[in-house]
Amino acid sequence: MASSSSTIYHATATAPVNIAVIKYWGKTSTKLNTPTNSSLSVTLSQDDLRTITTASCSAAFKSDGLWLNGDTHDVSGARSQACFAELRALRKAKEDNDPSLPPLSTYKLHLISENNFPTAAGLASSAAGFAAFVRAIADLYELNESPTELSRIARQGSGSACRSLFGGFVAWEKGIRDDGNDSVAIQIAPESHWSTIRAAILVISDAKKGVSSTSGMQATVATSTLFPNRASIVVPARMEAMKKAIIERDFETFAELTMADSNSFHAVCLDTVPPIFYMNDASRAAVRAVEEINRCAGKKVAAYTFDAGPNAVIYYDEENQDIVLGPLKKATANTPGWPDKYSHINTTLPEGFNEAALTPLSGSISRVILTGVGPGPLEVPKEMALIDAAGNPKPAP
Ligand SMILES: Nc1ncnc2c1ncn2[C@@H]1O[C@H](COP(=O)(O)OP(=O)(O)OP(=O)(O)O)[C@@H](O)[C@H]1O
Ligand SMILES: C[C@@](O)(CCOP(=O)(O)OP(=O)(O)O)CC(=O)O
Repeated sequence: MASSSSTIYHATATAPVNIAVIKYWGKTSTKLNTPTNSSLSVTLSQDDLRTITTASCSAAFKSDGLWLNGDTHDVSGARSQACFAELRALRKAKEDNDPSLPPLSTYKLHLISENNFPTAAGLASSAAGFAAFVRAIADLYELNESPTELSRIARQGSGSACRSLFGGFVAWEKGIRDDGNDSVAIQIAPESHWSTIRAAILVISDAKKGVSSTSGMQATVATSTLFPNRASIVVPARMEAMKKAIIERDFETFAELTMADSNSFHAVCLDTVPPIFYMNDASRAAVRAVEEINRCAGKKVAAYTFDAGPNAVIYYDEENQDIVLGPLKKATANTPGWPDKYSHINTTLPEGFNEAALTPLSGSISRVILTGVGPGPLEVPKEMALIDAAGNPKPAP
């Protein structure tokens, strides 16, 4: 393509949300955004939750900018700037090796992004958002770096974003180097390894959370006396056990570890001064419902986990769909989000099920999202770009 000063180069990528089963909570360096402990997550399907981002650049653009869900969004912060700088440096090295390449590293960037779910509401928007940010610019710059190498960059945007560079089951290894360069994500197993893993998300609130993850975890590291034991003893052992459970597709161990780690994370939040409460009464009602489902099944068929907000994510294996979703559907029957394909789910409670365990859940869920494990970022055809020919955001379809 012949280029002129008004040529707009662009690439578009989607990225998934991931929900950790071993939680990241605590930083060793706020500057490098390196964690106090390794973590492990399941990448969720982009059919239900995803970010789409078009990265564009042109000699005609005057400044870097991000449009998020139609509004301009500040990119002057250190996190976004670190991602821009790292990606430009990789592009510059490529251009230095091949002077015939257009000097995209010198052009300003316009990013246009849409999340198809609430932003900053404890649904991991920063994870999908920064993963799409990094993947789309890497595609625009035609970088050959591996997802693990790109995860090093996404980590600097938002820690959990490094895990959204992969599909399936993903570990973020905390690393030991002072420069943070080995604090990266690796794939433990692709989504095809255990494709029957499903997630029911009970949206309790999609309001912006009170204490951000960043400030919450800094307060925990500074004040919680339980925290050092979690970071240095409890989580390292759980990481190994969780990897084994995933490799062996051992749902019961996966569930035990997932619930224990969520509870440990919320315990160190409560142990923070002043205490941080992310779970609320409705969250605790979801815990009770899952405990009753498991008790009645005689084994662990469902596993709850909560991030820095009240929403419950309940993992289960498709083979136990009816025994897990039946009671949840009964408790949330009038809640949006139950598509027709789940109309066959029988809401008659099994013999011996304590119905009182479901009562507190009824009426406290605003939406149900039924999804499963899914792939990592995907490249999107040029014609689906979110920009018009002048480089401006297209109105949302
Ligand atoms: N599509 C996006 N592109 C770039 N940045 C995004 C995008 N979506 C979200 N972000 C960034 O992430 C921030 C929200 O992160 P925050 O950690 O507060 O919430 P969350 O990720 O939804 O919740 P949690 O991390 O607790 O699950 C936004 O203010 C924005 O800076
Ligand atoms: C509770 C968590 O969801 C915390 C996520 O924290 P962020 O990745 O949002 O934090 P920053 O690195 O400060 O942007 C647990 C997890 O995803 O592992």
